[in-house]
Amino acid sequence: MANTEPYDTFRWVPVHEHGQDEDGYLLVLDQREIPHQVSYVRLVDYREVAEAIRDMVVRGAPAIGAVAAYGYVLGIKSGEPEDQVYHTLYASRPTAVNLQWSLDALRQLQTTNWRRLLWKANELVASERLMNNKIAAYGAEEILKRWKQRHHEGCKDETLRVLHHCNTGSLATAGGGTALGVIRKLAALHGKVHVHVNETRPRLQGARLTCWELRQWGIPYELSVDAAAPFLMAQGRIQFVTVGADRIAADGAVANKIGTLMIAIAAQHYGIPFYVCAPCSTIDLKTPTGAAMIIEERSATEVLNPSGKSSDQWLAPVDTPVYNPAFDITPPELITGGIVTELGILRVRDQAGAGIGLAEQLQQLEQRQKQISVE
Ligand SMILES: CSC[C@@H](O)[C@@H](O)C(=O)COP(=O)(O)O
Repeated sequence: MANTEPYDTFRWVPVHEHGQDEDGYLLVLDQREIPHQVSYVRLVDYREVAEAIRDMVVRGAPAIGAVAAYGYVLGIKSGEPEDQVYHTLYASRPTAVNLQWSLDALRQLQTTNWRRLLWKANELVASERLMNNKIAAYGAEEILKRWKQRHHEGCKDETLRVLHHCNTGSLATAGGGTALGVIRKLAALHGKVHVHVNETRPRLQGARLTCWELRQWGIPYELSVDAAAPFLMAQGRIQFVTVGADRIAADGAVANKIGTLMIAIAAQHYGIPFYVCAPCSTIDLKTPTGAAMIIEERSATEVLNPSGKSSDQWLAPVDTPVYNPAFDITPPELITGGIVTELGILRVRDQAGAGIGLAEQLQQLEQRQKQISVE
C-alpha cells in the first residue's frame, strides 16, 4: 500500500516465485484521468517511469520522488548502467527537489542488489507517510490556535476558511498529504472547515484532483478560477492559505505551482496568514535563494488545448506563442505564516520582519526532536 486511501497513488507489485520476490513492477494511478475514471498504468521499465513522471501520470513533488525511487529499482534490476538510470529519472522533471533527494538516497547505497534498493524505496515511502501525519498535526495545531485567537478577538464566523492551490493530498504524496493533509486534520479537529479550491490552470490539479479528494473525505469545498483568489480575500471569504512546495531555498523562497505567487501577494495585502506545508526533503539548503532555482517550462499545448482533445477545443489560434512556466517562486517575505514541516514550523521572518535563514532553525528543530526521543 502506498497510502491510506481507498485508492493507491502508486504501488510496487511483487512477483513471487519459489517463496521469494523474484520480480516486480510498479502500478501508478493515472492522474490524467481523474476525476473521470480511476485507472492504473503498469510500469516495468525505468524509462517508462521517467515518461510517466514527465507526462504527469503521477505528479506532486513527494509522489514523484517516491515513484522515481521505484523507477531506479526497475532500472538496476534490469541491469541498465546506473548512471543512465539515475540521470534519465533525474531529468524527468527539474523543479521538484524530492526527485533528486530520493534518487540520491538509493544511489548512496552503492549497490546493484535490487532487493536491497527495493527495501530502501519501501522505507522512504513508509517514513514519508509518518512525516505527512506530523506535518498535518503541526499545521492544524498552529492554524487552529490562530483561528481561536481571531475568534477571541471578535470574529463571529464559526467556520474555518482555507484557500488551497494545486493538489497536495494523497495523490501528490506517499501518505495523507501536506497542505491538504493539514486541512484534513483541521476538519477532524474542528469540524467546520470550508476549503476554497483554486482550479490551477493549466493542468487543473485543483479542479480535477483536489475537489476529487475533498469530496471523498467529506470536506465542504467550493471551486473558483485562479484569478478570483484576491477578490475572495477582499470579500472576507479566506482566513488562511495553505500550499505545498516543490523546492524551498535556504532563505525560505518557495517554488510551487504557478499561481502561488499571486495568492501570496494578495494574502499579504489582506493580512491573511500564508503557510507552506512540506517535508524537510523539499528544503534545498544548497540553493541559496529563489533566483538560483530551475523552473520547468512545459508545452504550449497544455495552455492552448488543456483537454488534449480535438482541434475545435483549442482556446486560442493554434499557433499562438505561449510561455508556460509550471511553477513560480514566492519570496520569503510573503511566507507570513511559516513553513510547516515534520519537525515543526520554520519562521521565515522574525518579529521585526528581518529574514531568518532556514539552516539554523532546522538544526534546532532536529536537536529538539533528538531530545524528545531520548526523554
Ligand atoms: C505535496 S505536492 C507539492 C507540490 O508538488 C504541489 O503543490 C505542486 O506544485 C504540484 O505540481 P505538479 O506540476 O502537479 O507536479
